[in-house]
Amino acid sequence: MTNTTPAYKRILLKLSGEALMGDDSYGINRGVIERIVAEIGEVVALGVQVAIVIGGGNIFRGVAPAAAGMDRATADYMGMLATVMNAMALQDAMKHQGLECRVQSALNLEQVAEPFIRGKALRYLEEGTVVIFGAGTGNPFFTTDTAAALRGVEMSADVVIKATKVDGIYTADPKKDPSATRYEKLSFDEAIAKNLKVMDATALTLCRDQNLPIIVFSIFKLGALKRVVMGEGEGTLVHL
Ligand SMILES: Nc1ncnc2c1ncn2[C@@H]1O[C@H](COP(=O)(O)OP(=O)(O)OP(=O)(O)O)[C@@H](O)[C@H]1O
Ligand SMILES: O=c1ccn([C@@H]2O[C@H](COP(=O)(O)O)[C@@H](O)[C@H]2O)c(=O)[nH]1
Repeated sequence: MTNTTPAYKRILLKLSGEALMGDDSYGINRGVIERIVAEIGEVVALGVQVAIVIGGGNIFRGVAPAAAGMDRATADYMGMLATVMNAMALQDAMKHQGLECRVQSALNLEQVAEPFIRGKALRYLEEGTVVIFGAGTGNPFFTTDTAAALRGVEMSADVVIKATKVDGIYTADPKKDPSATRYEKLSFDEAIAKNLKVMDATALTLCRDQNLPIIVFSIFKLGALKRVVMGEGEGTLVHL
């Protein structure tokens, strides 16, 4: 018998910036973002509360040559600003599909987004509004994976769901090693010790210490987000 009740009440979805490019070489592909938003809408319609942390690789990697040789913190602030652009594009696409949505930024950009205020974000989630967190943690030397872990803990999410370009965690990078095999589940300690790269160690450690499970899945697989939320064994589960 198939489940009709979602496995999670509140999720923190980490959306890869690069996933928004589709087959383009950088930027945001309109068709792709609309499809992703439709899939998020299906999950919201199930009554699941959705918080999102968005990456910036689709924009930031396009300017990476200019960032080469730059002061690291300056380049990181540029990367965080790229995530805010993605957050705004995502919010716009959500509005077009009738989804209630707010953007909160970890950097002060008051003309374009509200600041990150934990209590307000929690209230939006309780009301069924999707909250998109832009600008990562607001600090250089971090990543949006770590921001996802941090916001996931702060929002008391039941799970961090990393939507990326591969359908789970493999024994090695599947894009480089075709013989790599996929884990159905593995422990935080194993993922950290094996340095499996798909998620950075800071994010894994924070989730481990707070007992917040992570699921890694492919955002390119149609319907996969809903299957993850329904607990149908999609992707790879990282647990204590
Ligand atoms: N052991 C592994 N298992 C699965 N993927 C891996 C592994 N090692 C490296 N990777 C690579 O990690 C990538 C996903 O992580 P990455 O940090 O590049 O993307 P992201 O965080 O989803 O994107 P963005 O930085 O654009 O937000 C995959 O595309 C895959 O090629
Ligand atoms: O907390 C953070 C989050 C991100 N950055 C910078 O932004 C880019 C883009 O983020 P991705 O996680 O790679 O999508 C990242 O490379 C960092 O340069 C940051 O400094 N702090």
